[in-house]
Amino acid sequence: MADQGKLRLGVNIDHVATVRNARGGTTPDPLRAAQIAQDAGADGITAHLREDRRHISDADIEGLMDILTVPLNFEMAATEEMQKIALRHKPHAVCIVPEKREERTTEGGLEVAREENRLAHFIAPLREAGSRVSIFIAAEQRQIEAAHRIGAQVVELHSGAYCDAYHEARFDEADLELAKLREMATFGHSLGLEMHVGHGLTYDTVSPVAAFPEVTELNIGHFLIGEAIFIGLEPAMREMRRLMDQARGI
Ligand SMILES: CC(=O)[C@@H](O)[C@H](O)COP(=O)(O)O
Ligand SMILES: NCC(=O)COP(=O)(O)O
Repeated sequence: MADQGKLRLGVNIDHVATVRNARGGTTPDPLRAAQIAQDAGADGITAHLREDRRHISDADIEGLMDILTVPLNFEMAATEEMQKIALRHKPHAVCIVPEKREERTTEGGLEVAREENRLAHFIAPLREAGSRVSIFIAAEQRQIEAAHRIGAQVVELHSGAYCDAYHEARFDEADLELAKLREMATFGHSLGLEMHVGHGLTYDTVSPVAAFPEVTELNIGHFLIGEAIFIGLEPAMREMRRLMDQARGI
């Protein structure tokens, strides 16, 4: 099981499947990436089964459930189809994320405040099945309060706005987005929620987020898989782990 003391690194393997699906074949195999990440010390594996299956497939999820000895964080939209799949597999964790077919990547967070009643009923069976329920939201107080009210155990703050601003040299905006993440990590923790952060994190943006004392898990994928093309997944993870530990003074 993952070490509960340190800041956990969840490795998202979605974009290994993106490369595989580019040719419609079987390689590179996301399960091989998951095994390498697990052997390299990943505290968890994250995989997003999108409605359009643009990257992770149903078979990938089946395979991950068979091979993983670290927790699987199953990302999914709040649909009946995905609920059935999650209840069949009963992964360690489910993370409810917004999805639009036309989007290139996950834009924004789940609008929990707009559909509290539906989402409360949607996540109840998932919790009862033993999966830890996380909600992927923007760093907004009203979304965190709504996530808490519907019974989510975890909130994952969307760090895309911070990371995009940083990498587009909009540094004042990046500072503002980082301040929002910091403030909402503290606020969510004060409600008793477990606080995670993910989306767009890179070597350049991870350290200030890793330094947030209330955050217990970072989910990182696209950047790590990109780095793996050049230096391999294990070395890429090792550097990310070094930066995370350095940020925590370890
Ligand atoms: C929810 C999240 O931020 C990531 O898991 C992201 O979904 C990666 O997949 P996409 O790039 O397809 O959105
Ligand atoms: N929930 C965020 C995640 O799993 C990874 O996001 P990214 O690093 O692929 O952008």
